[in-house]
Amino acid sequence: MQNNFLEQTKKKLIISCQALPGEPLHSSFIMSRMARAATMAGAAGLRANSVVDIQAIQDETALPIIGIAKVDYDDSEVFITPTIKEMRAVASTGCQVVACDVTGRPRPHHEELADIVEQMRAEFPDTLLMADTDRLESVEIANQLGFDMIGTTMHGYTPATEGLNVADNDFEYSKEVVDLAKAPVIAEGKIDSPAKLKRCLELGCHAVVVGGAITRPLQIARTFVDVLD
Ligand SMILES: CC(=O)N[C@H](C=O)[C@@H](O)[C@H](O)[C@H](O)COP(=O)(O)O
Repeated sequence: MQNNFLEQTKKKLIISCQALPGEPLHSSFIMSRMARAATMAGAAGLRANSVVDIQAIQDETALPIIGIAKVDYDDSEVFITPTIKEMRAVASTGCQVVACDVTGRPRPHHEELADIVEQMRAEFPDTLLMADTDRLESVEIANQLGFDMIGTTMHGYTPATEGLNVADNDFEYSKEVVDLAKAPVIAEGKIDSPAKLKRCLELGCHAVVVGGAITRPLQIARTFVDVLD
């Protein structure tokens, strides 16, 4: 398999189609229709959570996919594709990219990220690996382990980055990531306007993932309700 994900998504929009259990749109069928809308709108790629959602989306569209599996374990705070088991399952769908948490936090069952990367390279040599990082120290880890893409996904979502937003100070953090990263940077996390998407690309990001601002109607509706008295 030739993996052209980076060529296909260069300076483009990737739309994340995710709804967890408990969210109003939690359904692989609905995520496949979100993917249809994303495709019709001109997105260059998709991001999706869980093997069943990825498969439903693959039946709907040929767009390349960043696949993840969000799973909660009792012994770790890491929840984005945390162990080799989820990494293998997601890669087995044939999606072009598997993304996982790279925040330096301990993984479930004491699994080591370096071992997971080594194993994935051996078993899935054509699958690209994306690091979902939260801060510059995590970007260094992603550099050392040779990740193919580095995302800002977890910035603001870990204890070390609580309260931060990638858009703070005109995307100052994203600029630092672009300077430090040895792989293409994917801007991701709370990018909620076309202007922010454009700014991330101007600053040197390879592509931008937008999720909730497009595919989470509960989140979108709240922004309207919240301005009411
Ligand atoms: C922190 C975390 O769990 N992020 C998840 C990662 O896959 C998703 O819930 C986000 O929707 C995705 O990163 C896109 O971001 P936004 O929806 O803000 O555009």
